[in-house]
Amino acid sequence: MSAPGQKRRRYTRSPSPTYKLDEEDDSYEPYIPVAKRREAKLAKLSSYGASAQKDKAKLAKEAEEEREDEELEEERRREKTRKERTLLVEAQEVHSRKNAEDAQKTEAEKADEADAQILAAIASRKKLASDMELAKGIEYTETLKTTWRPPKHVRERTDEQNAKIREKHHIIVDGEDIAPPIDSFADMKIPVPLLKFLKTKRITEPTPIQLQGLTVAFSGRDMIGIAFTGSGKTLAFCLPLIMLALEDEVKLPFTRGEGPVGVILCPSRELASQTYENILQWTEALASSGDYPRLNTLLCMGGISMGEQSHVLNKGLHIIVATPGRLIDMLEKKKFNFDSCKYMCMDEADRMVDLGFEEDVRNIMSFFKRQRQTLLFSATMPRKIQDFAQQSLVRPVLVNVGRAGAANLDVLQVVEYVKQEAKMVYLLECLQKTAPPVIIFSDNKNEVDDIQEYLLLKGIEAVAIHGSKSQEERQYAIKSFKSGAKDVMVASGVASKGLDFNDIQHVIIFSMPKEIEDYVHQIGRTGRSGKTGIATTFVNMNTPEQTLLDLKYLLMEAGQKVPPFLQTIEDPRAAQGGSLKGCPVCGGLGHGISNCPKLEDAQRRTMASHRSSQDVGGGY
Ligand SMILES: Nc1ncnc2c1ncn2[C@@H]1O[C@H](COP(=O)(O)OP(=O)(O)OP(=O)(O)O)[C@@H](O)[C@H]1O
Repeated sequence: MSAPGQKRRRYTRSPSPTYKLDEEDDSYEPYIPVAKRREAKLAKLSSYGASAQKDKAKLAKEAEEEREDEELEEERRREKTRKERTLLVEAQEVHSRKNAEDAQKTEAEKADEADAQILAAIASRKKLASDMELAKGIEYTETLKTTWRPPKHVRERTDEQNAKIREKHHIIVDGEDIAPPIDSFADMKIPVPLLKFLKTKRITEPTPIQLQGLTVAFSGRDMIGIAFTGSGKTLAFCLPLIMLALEDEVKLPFTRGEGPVGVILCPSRELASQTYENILQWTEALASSGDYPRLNTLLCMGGISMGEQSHVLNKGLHIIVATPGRLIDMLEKKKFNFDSCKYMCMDEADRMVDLGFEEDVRNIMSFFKRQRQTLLFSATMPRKIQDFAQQSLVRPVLVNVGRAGAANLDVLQVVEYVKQEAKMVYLLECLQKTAPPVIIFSDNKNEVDDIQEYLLLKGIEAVAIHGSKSQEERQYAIKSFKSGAKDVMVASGVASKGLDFNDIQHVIIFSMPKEIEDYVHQIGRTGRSGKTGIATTFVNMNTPEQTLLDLKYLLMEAGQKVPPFLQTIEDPRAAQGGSLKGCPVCGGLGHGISNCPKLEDAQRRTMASHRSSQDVGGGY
């Protein structure tokens, strides 16, 4: 700010970078550079003569210092510029290096990066631990203590010897401090009456998932068990619970209101019934020997009256086999509690976590009061679920027989192109391929009914099962088909997953499911426990190309014949130089995560549930 009366110097910007002085400004002093001013000063001083010599020396010294300061300042400026330039150059270099790297990166690597990002987003979902555990910040860190020990000769085996046994049976394990594989039921210390019973069912030697899965489970470890359809997973997760319950009951018999020791969760009523029946047989074999106590098992699922099972609830309870919804209902009604429950297994675990049961599973977990052993089993277990589960289990052991999601090699897979309108007629022809029993799959409930009606009209003894049938109808269908009274069962995929029917000769897939995992489960109803079977699948122009591609790769992997119309289907990823790895979400080999039909379905479901919760006023 200028003082009053003082003429202000006003600068106006000229087009040139120099400043032009206003005409009226007469106090202007032209600018004289420092060096010039110094020279002038020196000249003036020197004119004062020798008397001024001292001052002159002083001024010269000051001038020298000023010059040094200026040099220093100049050096600083140069250094700053150099640094700025270096950073700029470095940034440019990094940028151009990255561009060059990106250019060098194959489409496959870029696709892998994109997949990893999507996977990371999915993995950031809540842990599988219960809401209550999460809320309380409880984390189980200890493995369940059990008294089971391998026999001495097994304990003395070296790691190399154990690795050899695993290799022989195509078992891949992951985890620390893993129990040794044991290839004899007797060496696993399974009670003799049970061994005798299993022998009557032609179960004499453990299958690969059993010889490693059982020892891991007996030693109390959390585990993820993956093995192909029909490979005996049910025994692998039921036997450890039976052994735990036996031990507890022998120590101190359970009385009314006590128990259960463990729970087995199944995604469908049919699967729950089947597992329950198995456990009943095995525990009955133990009790009827007179050497072991009787264990009580409760089947807890929708569609059956709990009154029928009140006799079980009136005694101590050892094992519960359940579907999630009814189990939660019973727990909430305090029909029993999980205060002493220490074992939880999820059969078809990927489905349980995937198909909207995730919240139910969390809810069930919130009823546990103590350390538990958690096991997940399935024939298909995409990496997404494995990663998700790994975070929720304690020091889990992964036991994997073959690629997760691979087809059972004991199934001969035939894929045929059949026009939509020709399917029914061709079905009759197809039924001639083998003797009964035969299962026909369609994912459409109306189609299931239509097929059954058509077959009945043609004089074929057929039953049907799907989600809209009553419990009685479903039970009747399964019972009459299992007993051999009916030759053909027409089923929707969901209703029959994991079901173990005797010696199915032929599986006909009338409409190819969109998700290849469903296909793997469906063809897996035949070729069980070491026997061979045939699966015939109808495809046509209604089948999405991506599904056909998944199918093509699956056939190739299993060494099956790939029909010409499938051979001609090109993988678009190959043309783009993209990654040909399987999808980590659904395990399909013909697409990446970004095209996963399962992910799309999951998103659709989430959006639908969002919409419906908004429709009803946004919940509480
Ligand atoms: N060690 C064994 N030796 C011979 N047969 C066995 C053995 N273990 C189980 N089985 C029989 O194999 C059949 C299939 O077993 P299970 O139902 O447990 O298969 P799974 O692996 O659960 O199949 P899915 O994935 O389709 O549910 C059953 O009938 C069972 O009795």
